[in-house]
Amino acid sequence: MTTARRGSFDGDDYFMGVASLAAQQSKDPVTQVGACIEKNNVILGTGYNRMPRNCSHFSWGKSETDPLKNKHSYVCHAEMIAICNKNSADVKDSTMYVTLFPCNECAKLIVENGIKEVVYQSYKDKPSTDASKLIFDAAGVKYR
Ligand SMILES: O=c1ccn([C@H]2C[C@H](O)[C@@H](COP(=O)(O)O)O2)c(=O)[nH]1
Ligand SMILES: [Zn+2]
Repeated sequence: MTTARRGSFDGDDYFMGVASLAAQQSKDPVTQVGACIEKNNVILGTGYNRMPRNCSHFSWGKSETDPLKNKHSYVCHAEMIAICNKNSADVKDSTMYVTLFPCNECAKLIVENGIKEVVYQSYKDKPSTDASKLIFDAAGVKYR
């Protein structure tokens, strides 16, 4: 016999939980980021920061002098993967849950894809995140 479980569905907890679970798949030894795109309580796509397809053997090193030996030249951000992985549904007017506040490059992708809200778990203060805020503010994307 099953027992009915009470309690209202907390979408924020659930979708951020999915984003956190996605982050756990990242092979980046320093920073693991997960993202989950949701619309009308349906998950449209998830992603985590990873190397591009067929490049999984690339190094996670961060050379200060050689950009070709720096992961930042290659890694796909979690937000980008979530957008690329989305199912056939339109992400316009959706919400993205992400474990780390998006960088300016991801902010551009979010705006260009019509995502209307970003819910984030943690924040690293950088010039790129200042730029993200300017982009979101100008484009009317809410973040919390
Ligand atoms: O919006 C973002 C910003 C960063 N990431 C990923 C990309 C990298 O794998 C790490 C950042 O590495 P650090 O060593 O902390 O500089 O985070 C992302 O997925 N989305
Ligand atoms: Zn990014």
